[in-house]
Amino acid sequence: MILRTEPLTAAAFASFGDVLEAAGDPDKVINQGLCGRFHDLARLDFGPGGRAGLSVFRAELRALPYRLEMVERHPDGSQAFVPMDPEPFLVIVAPDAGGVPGAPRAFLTAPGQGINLLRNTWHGVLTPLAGNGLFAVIDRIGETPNLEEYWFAAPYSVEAG
Ligand SMILES: NC(=O)N[C@@H](O)C(=O)O
Ligand code: NI
Repeated sequence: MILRTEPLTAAAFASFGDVLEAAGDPDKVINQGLCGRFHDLARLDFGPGGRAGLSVFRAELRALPYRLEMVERHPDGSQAFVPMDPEPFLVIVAPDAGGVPGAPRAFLTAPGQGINLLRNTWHGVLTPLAGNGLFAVIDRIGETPNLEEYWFAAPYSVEAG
């Protein structure tokens, strides 16, 4: 089945997570007027028994059409991806439908956008499409596996919208 990409917007993504971007006017101007602070953009959640971790991911570049075989989720915490270069990446998410993913959606980020996935949100793994594949990742550090995978019976082909 073909899945068409759509542009990432905060409104469209709200039920899955947050869009991290410098959009519109900053919430606060700091540093003697030389810096805008876009404040507190993400609903971070590391649950009981966990703590926030900041890691760097170096992911292999993919290309469209992209073969989507699996989505995963982290039942114990949120996961944020902040690109370390201004290149687009693919963000695949799906609603939960009774413990399995519902119809997936494929978002294409604009340069400068990052994302924060809410706890237990079905998502595709990190999928850069260009650039150096480097991302800062803020997610839960804890003792639990914090990972559930779902392999589709038939893969999707993710194609440009
Ligand atoms: N497994 C892992 O650390 N990465 C995934 O969670 C991912 O979303 O890319
Ligand atoms: Ni993940």
